Parts: sequence; C-alpha cells; structure tokens
Amino acid sequence: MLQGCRSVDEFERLNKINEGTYGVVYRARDKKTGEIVALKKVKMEKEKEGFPMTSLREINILLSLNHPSIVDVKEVVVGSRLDSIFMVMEYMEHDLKGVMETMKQPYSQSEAKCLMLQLLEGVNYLHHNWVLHRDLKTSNLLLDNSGNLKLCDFGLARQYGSPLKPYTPLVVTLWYRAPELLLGAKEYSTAIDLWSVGCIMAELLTKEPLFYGGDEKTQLNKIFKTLGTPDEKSWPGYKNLPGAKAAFANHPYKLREKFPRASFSGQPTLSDAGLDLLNKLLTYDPEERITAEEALRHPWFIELPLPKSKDFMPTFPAHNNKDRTVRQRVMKNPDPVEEQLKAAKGREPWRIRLA
Ligand SMILES: Nc1ncnc2c1ncn2[C@@H]1O[C@H](COP(=O)(O)OP(=O)(O)OP(=O)(O)O)[C@@H](O)[C@H]1O
Repeated sequence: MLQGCRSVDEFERLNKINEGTYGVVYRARDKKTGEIVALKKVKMEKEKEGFPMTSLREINILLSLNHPSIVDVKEVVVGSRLDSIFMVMEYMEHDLKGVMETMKQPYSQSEAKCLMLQLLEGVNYLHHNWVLHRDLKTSNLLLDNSGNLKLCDFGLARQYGSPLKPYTPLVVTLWYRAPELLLGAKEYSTAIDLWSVGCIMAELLTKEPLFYGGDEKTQLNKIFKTLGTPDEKSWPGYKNLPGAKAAFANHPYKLREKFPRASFSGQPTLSDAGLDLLNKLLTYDPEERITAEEALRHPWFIELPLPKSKDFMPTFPAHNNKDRTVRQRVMKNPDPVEEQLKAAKGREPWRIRLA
C-alpha cells in the first residue's frame, strides 16, 4: 500500500497545529509546489508490529471519499526511515471547538443553519457510502474563512455492511455519545452519528456542550435530566440494554426550557421547527432517530431566518503559526465543564480510548 509514496522530506514542517489521540497534526509546505497542507503523523507506539490498523483504516476510507464537506486527503507520505506515515490533507484554518472558544456570542440561527446543512451533507455522504464516523465532535469539524465546514478525523470511522455486526461500543467521545452506546448496546448504526449532530446543533446555538458528563453514568444522568428518563414506551427494547439495569431517577422532559421560543435574558431561542429537528436528532430509540437525509429536508432550514450564505459567515483571524492545543488551553472557560474535568482527577473522562 505504501509503495511509491513520496517521502515526508518533500514537505517543510512549519508548525504543530494540534495533537489528538491518534496523531500529531502539522502545518507544512509542499517544497515542490509551495502548497500549504496539513500533515497528520500517524502514531505508531500503540501497535506492536506494523502500522496501526486504526490509521490504515482511516487512510483507506479517507482516500476513497470525495465530498465538499469531507476534508480532502491528498496523499500518504512515508517518514525518512520508513517507520512512520503521514497523511497529507488540505489545510483548514480553524476547527469549530477552537472558534467557539474565541466567540463572545454563540452562532446565530442562520449561521447555525449554514453549518448544520454542511455537517448533515457530510454525514449523509458518509452514510450513503457505508461509513460511520463515530467520533463527531466540535474539534473534528474544520472551518475555513470562506464559510466551509469539513469533517475530519476518521480514526474511529468504520465501513459497515449489512447485516450489522457488533462493534466495540466504546468509541464515541462521551459528550457527544449516543445513549445506546452509553448503555452498552452490542449493535449500532448510523443513528449514533445523528445523536452527535444533535449535540453539536445545540452547542452551536448556546456555545456550551449540551451534555457534559465525566463518566458514563453522569453522562446518562445529564441526558435523562434534559430529555426525560427513557422507558419501554419512548424506547422499545430499552430495558434489555445492559446499562439499563442500573437504577436511574425518573426525570421529566425539559429540553424546551433550555431553548425557549422567546427570551428577554439573552438565552438562546429556538422556533418550534428548530426544536422539532433537535428532538428528532436526540430521539432515544435509534430506529426512530431522524436520518441525515431526512434532516436535510427538515422545515427548520426553509423557515426564516434562512441559512446564511457561506460568503457572509463570520471569519476568524488566522493563527497559522500557533499550536491549537496551547490556544485552546488559554481560551478555556472557567465554567461548570471545567469543574467537571477537575473532578475527574487527571483522567480524560470524555475520551474513550480504544484498547
Ligand atoms: N486538515 C486539517 N487542517 C487543519 N487542522 C487540522 C486538520 N486536520 C486536523 N486538524 C487539527 O488537528 C486536530 C486533531 O486532528 P484529528 O482530530 O484528526 O486527530 P486525532 O488524533 O484523531 O484527534 P482526536 O483526539 O480528535 O481523536 C483537529 O482538532 C484540528 O484542530
């Protein structure tokens, strides 16, 4: 697979952009063409021999995809000692997590609609190509200054076929993780990505993560406190899920309180159509949850205010020579989320690492 790949020496590394679980990402210049690209170094230490399977899977998937809402992987290059591999991707100035940390106000309804449409287009394309993303979150949504949004980080993406085979359930970052995964479902499907899209929609409108639990139980309790505790009526088969044996307090549905129709206190508002879409994305029963294709046709997108044109989306100063990890540390809000993290005593509770 790696035969005939160019060497990473053909790129000048300009600066480290960020470091995730599966690899370091650099901004780099192609020495031949002068093009600025993102180079993702694939982490090797987790695999005893050979290249890490997660990355080979990610590369194969990414090389085969082509959509305006999916980050373009241009090629794979090899390290000078052939002991490492790098993905060469189109460079995107920002990620949504970093951008939202610098914003004073959340996105407006029309801006949120513009971003949601692009996100749903990307997810719809993936699902039509039998790919689950499985790790959708704000740091995996890249933005440029032309209003484009693109999905990245397919470290956890998997191609799936029919009939569904069980996958490991511990895959989606906790805050965006679907309840069926939190409750230990053995089989799951595209619906897990739509749950994450629902969490992202709410976050676009409030600038705060919708459900921020430090462990599975807390995460489920946060969800239940807002959406009401599920039962056999709202989610047929719920009782049979391994995690549903635990005792959860009975909470009523309260999502409307978080998003009133009108507000005088500056609280984010949402029309009936907007709340309907959010409810359909955050539906407990995965079989009933809206699909990306259906969501793209939802009336929220055609009611006023209409989605903002990409040309008028807010832009953010370039931070070409900065490491986003450092920037994100500086910009972090001292808010309840932070308290939650402190309480988790040094673990990274929202990240579930694959064994
Ligand atoms: N093509 C790109 N252009 C610019 N920045 C990028 C690009 N790809 C990734 N990044 C930056 O690097 C960060 C980490 O990338 P990515 O999510 O692919 O790595 P990961 O190791 O799989 O991380 P994670 O911890 O999210 O699983 C992103 O949040 C983003 O800030």
